Amino acid sequence: MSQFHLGWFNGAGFSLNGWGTPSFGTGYKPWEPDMFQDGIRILERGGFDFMILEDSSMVPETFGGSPEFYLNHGIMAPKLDPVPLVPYLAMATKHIGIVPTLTTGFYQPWMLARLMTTLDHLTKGRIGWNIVTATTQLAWSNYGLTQPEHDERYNLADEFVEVTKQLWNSFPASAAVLDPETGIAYSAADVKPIDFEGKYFSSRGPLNAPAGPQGSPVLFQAGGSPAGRRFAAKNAEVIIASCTSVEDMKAYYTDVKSHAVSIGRDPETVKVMFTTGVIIGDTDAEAAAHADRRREAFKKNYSMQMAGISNITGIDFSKLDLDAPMPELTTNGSQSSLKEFLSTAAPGATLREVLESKSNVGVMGFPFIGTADSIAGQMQDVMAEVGGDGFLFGASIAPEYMTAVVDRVVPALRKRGLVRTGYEHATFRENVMEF
Ligand SMILES: Cc1cc2nc3c(=O)[nH]c(=O)nc-3n(C[C@H](O)[C@H](O)[C@H](O)COP(=O)(O)O)c2cc1C
Repeated sequence: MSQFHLGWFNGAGFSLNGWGTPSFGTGYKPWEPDMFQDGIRILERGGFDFMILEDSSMVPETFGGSPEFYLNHGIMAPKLDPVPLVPYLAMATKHIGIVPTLTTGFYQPWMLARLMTTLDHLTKGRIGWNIVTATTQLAWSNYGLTQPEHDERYNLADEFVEVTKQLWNSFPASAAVLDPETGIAYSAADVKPIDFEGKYFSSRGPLNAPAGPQGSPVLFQAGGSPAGRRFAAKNAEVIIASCTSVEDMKAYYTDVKSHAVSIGRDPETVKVMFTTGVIIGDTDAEAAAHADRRREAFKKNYSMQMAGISNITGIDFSKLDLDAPMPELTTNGSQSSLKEFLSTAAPGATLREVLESKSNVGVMGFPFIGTADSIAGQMQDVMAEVGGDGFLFGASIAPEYMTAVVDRVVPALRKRGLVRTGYEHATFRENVMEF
């Protein structure tokens, strides 16, 4: 089989990232860039294609109607803006792609287009954009706005992306003359207004920033619902998904790829990557025993589970009776997350039964458990079954875990010829589209 890609989803964003736990490396201080710089260097050694920096714009308070749980545990808040971290990560590395998360809910297209072009220059062509639509009213309230309905947010995002693409084309790199003989810097004839008038946005253009090495950032998106998948299939170059079974991965892959083809896209230019995490042991039995301990701990931590699902659905799960059958629930937040949360128990189950039904071993998406070599073999089998295009490790910047992945699992994958051993190209897009 051909090679597949590896990415890292820093799911905690620019936050405490495991502070107070053993995974927070010795000598690091919260809010300083050092741990992030060391983390991304480790990934680059391992030939990872990119690191995504998660983000959101609020202090959560859905669970229990208060920010107490979230702030006391330092989860999902506090959080700094990930965008200014990008140049620090770029200066620590040479090849790996850097993908901050920015929402179509609160930026203006012109502002975002210019910011991304600036970062494409500063990273020398290694920038990506994780497109999100802002799933909670709490975030919208911070901008004095009412959250649009779920599918409407994707329509808005669709138009947003259209405007930014036009803006990126409005000042092409070819406009550069930079001729010391004539003294001409840029050719005005090549820089054109876009005069975009849409339902949600209008922009005159042109951008005042000349295109960077990639022309535009590599576009990422994680649509889960039907509207989200359509958006991803239309706009994303790398689609990221969290699936907990091989069947779900296969169905997701087939669905978004066939939708992309049906609207005229070349499927080779749409990469689909699945969240994962590994539990590595010196023997398979040791790894399995470790996974069992983590599964039990995850199941019993009701508050952590409920705080997480409350945050992304906007439903306060602390208000539900643990021992009564679950009521019918709907959300204007992440629909696919709610569906997935409920799917592990039978219809009519109580909340306690739903929480106890989780077989999650504390990793995001699909787990691999065993020795490094057995994990490499399992990954190979899953990719062969699903069709592609790679795995996205979903975890904090945890230096100890990152080192284990890069120094144990990656060599086993390389031995099988499954992942890259170096970077062939100058830009992130060229590398991620190489296979
Ligand atoms: C791997 C992955 C990364 C994501 N990163 C973010 C993020 O940084 N910020 C955010 O607000 N949402 C993030 N999301 C949520 C998605 O943008 C989207 O809202 C979610 O997948 C639900 O989509 P749906 O409403 O179409 O089901 C992420 C989802 C996944 C699977």
